[in-house]
Amino acid sequence: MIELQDIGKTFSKGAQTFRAVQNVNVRVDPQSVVAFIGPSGCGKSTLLNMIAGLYPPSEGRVRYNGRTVGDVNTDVGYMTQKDNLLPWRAVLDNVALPLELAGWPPAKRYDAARAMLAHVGLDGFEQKFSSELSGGMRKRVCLARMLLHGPQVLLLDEPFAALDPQLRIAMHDLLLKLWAENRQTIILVTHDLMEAITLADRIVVFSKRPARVAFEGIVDLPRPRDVDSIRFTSRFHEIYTAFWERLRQEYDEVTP
Ligand SMILES: Nc1ncnc2c1ncn2[C@@H]1O[C@H](COP(=O)(O)OP(=O)(O)OP(=O)(O)O)[C@@H](O)[C@H]1O
Repeated sequence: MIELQDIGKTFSKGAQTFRAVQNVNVRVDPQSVVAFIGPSGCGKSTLLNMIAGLYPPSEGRVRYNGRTVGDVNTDVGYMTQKDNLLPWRAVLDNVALPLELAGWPPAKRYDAARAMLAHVGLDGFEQKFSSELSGGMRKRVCLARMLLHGPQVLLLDEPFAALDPQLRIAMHDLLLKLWAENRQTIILVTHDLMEAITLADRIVVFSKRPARVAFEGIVDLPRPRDVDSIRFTSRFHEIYTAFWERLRQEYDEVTP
């Protein structure tokens, strides 16, 4: 269970300070998928960074399984907006990096990395470099690298934003399958309402900066979900329309 309790975050630059996040309270149940949606720059990545324990909140606290997060949370796998693949390393060495840093011997870490690459559909790409891969393949490499140490929580910061719609749907399919196998707790930051409804159990919408929870709602679509058909169901359409109405009001306030 992840709990954001009265979270505030203020950044300072020189003599100036500004508030990125204010009074955020969110609960994420174990094994659930929660999407964060909000205007650009409102503070969503800042929230993920605090959940990962990369820096502390200025106010309030992040609780993980009943403990206050005070340091980097090693149960968390974090896929940042940029893929951060090392261009001078082949795919296999990129994926195996976390295990290398953890001191695993080469044979063991390469076996694990190969198996994970096959799992995300990249069998045969082990010796390629990131410059030789498509955007979707790079995202798969990042997923494989993140999943390799078996994190119980996945923080995904706009993971598929740069992909074309077909690739994005293929990645949704992969993520749904991976979740069905492992049931991690997932927090997904996205600007794409269709993506949020396809993947999430609950959607939390944030206000413009400083990020506050504007509203939240349940996505009561049954699982397992089939990406090819789910978007065309009447329930999907109803959920989309309900969220879109509220989102439009929220975004209207943002747009001058
Ligand atoms: N470490 C930092 N130091 C100073 N300011 C920061 C830092 N991290 C984020 N900010 C600022 O906090 C605000 C919120 O940034 P954040 O990246 O969390 O927004 P976001 O909602 O994820 O945006 P987007 O949807 O565009 O990715 C921005 O104005 C950003 O410049």
